[in-house]
Amino acid sequence: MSYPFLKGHGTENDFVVLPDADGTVHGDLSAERVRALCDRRSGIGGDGVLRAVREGDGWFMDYRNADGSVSEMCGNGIRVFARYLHEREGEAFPMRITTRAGVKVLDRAGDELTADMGRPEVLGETEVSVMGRTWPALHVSMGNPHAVAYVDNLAEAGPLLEPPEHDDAVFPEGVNVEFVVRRGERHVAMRVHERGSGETRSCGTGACAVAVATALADDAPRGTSYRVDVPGGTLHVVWTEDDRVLMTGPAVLVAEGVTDL
Ligand SMILES: N[C@H](CCC[C@H](N)C(=O)O)C(=O)O
Repeated sequence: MSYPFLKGHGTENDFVVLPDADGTVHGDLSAERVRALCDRRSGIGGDGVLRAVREGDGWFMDYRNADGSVSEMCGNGIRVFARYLHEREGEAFPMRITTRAGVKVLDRAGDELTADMGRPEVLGETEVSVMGRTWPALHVSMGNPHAVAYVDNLAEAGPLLEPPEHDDAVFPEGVNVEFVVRRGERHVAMRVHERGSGETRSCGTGACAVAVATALADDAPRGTSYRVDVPGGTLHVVWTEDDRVLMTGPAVLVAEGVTDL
């Protein structure tokens, strides 16, 4: 059975968008179908799937990682999702989108979009290891789990072909791991190994976790804006005085078609 899809990305974190307003196209979207859609050789290719299901008078973003696993939230994905809703479903900005991590508000920011990512949870010190080397890390949740580790050089984290080792007691459902270097005043750069997708060109919730961790390390006043460079571009993140994280970045729809994957 053929069905429509779109392809989009935010700072080269790329996604397959599946319109499914009444939830009848895909039923219970299987992990196997998600893996087939995300396969970069035999499928459409993507770091994840964004399924669009109507919920009341709004929309639910059903996010899945490339391995078929479910995640609570996807920061780059929700911008792409909002771009789809605006351009194809006629939704106006600002818009509220329901996710497994609660309702998020998306609005225009010039040619980009700003997502109110809600409250961060800073959950303490932990550590991550890659190829026998260990770094201290800060556990930050943006609805999904992150471990933020500062390095002297992004290359020292190695090829990141495997998930960095972490404390399973702290992260029983796995973890997204960000490696961060300082680039200047309120300016950092990161690499990320994403839970369920591997190393990606960007991670929106990861950029938020990195900005929160860096603001704490800097003892920066709330409302300070951080520039977060990712391999796929740049995101801007503010941790507000009323304890919300606002992330601004691009969201581009690049293709649409039909598939029977
Ligand atoms: N892999 C993440 C979800 C996608 C996060 C990332 N693509 C983003 O933009 O936030 C997890 O399992 O929590």
